[in-house]
Amino acid sequence: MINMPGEILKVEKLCFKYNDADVLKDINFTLEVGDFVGILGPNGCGKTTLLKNINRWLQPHQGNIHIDGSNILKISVKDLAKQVATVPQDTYLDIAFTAEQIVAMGRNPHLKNFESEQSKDRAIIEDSMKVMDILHLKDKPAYQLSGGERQRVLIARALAQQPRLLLLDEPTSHLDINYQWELLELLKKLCVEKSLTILIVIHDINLASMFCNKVILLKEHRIFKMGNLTEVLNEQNIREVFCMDVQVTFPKDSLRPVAIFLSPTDKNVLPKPFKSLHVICGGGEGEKLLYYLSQRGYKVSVGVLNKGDTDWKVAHLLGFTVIEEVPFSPITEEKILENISHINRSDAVILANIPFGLGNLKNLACLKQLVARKRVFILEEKDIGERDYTNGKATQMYNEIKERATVLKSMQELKKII
Ligand SMILES: Nc1ncnc2c1ncn2[C@@H]1O[C@H](COP(=O)(O)OP(=O)(O)OP(=O)(O)O)[C@@H](O)[C@H]1O
Repeated sequence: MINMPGEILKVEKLCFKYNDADVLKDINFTLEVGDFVGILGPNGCGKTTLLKNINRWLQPHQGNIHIDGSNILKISVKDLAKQVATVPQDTYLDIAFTAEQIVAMGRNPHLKNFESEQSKDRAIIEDSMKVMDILHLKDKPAYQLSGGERQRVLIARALAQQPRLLLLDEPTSHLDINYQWELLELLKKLCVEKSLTILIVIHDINLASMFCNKVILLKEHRIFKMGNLTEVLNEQNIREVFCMDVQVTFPKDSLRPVAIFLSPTDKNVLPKPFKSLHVICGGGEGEKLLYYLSQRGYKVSVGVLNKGDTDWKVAHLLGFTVIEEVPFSPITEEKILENISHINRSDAVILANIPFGLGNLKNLACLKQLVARKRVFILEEKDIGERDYTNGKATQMYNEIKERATVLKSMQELKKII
């Protein structure tokens, strides 16, 4: 078998059955070094089974799988484990071990029989734990870890294995949006900087679009489409595979499709009173609101947000326009002017139920300037007094804005209008 330069994985005519049921039919694809490829498809279409064939937990009924030119059935399990690591869907961990001991197991393929870890191995284990932000959990027994913590331990174990190909089966399922983003960003970095190749089962189309360079769309146990994002993630393919109506848009200057799922209610019944909205949010308080506006198909701008903020991540994920400031910095005049220009262009503004500190007070000042000539909605789930960390400056401005705005006390109330 001659492998092409840069090719790390070749799957040829792969077929797999459980008993007599076909689960994978005629699967053919290749991965290049540094690829970050998402596998998407409905439940039960064979995504996990495909990964289990590649890491040899299962054996194909027909076809071949080559890693770096070698047939995986012809190399030892240990040698395969030096090349391929897996983060399984199931986060079960042996309760007898601590988090650190589990991560250390990632070094086993690199050790001789009965050899103990050397200082180089210890450094790799520590580094993997640091990267996954679990150093503080190192002495915790597995049974005391939360679902998300267990998932991060398993990823750290796979990183400690230092594989060339990393298989991940829904690794973000237990993680909150921040950890999801950080994990995928880290994996992307490893692809670019360390030539790691990643094959990841992922259900969130927009997360896949944000981080993968290619996707494989499975339907009824076959590859329905494989290719770059724009080739695969279009409205027709998503409709055919998931039986869901979506609207696919492209955020400004981006070739990454963003899918907005349209429920029958969103499509027909509730008319949208506005076309475009500007949202002032931050710190994760805008997350539910942003997802809702996306589902309803609004054109949304958001700002000013510091890069890395939870709402910044969600807004990017949803393909919204974001007016952004460097992390942990006060908002500059330049960004305020940009924000004002977006507010002026939008049909209405929504002020989310956010806390105010000196860092984001300028967002409020900017809204105060515009409230006389703009339709403003305030989502007020908590009294301003409870979220004012500015010695009353925010409360004063907020109350002035409130006099001219429509106040909505909950998301339910907001949904009746917007
Ligand atoms: N051990 C098994 N024995 C028999 N059938 C199995 C076994 N494991 C999985 N299957 C079946 O094989 C099919 C594919 O399962 P697989 O787990 O690969 O799907 P998937 O696409 O990863 O699904 P999901 O999105 O729900 O995780 C399903 O119909 C499943 O019921």
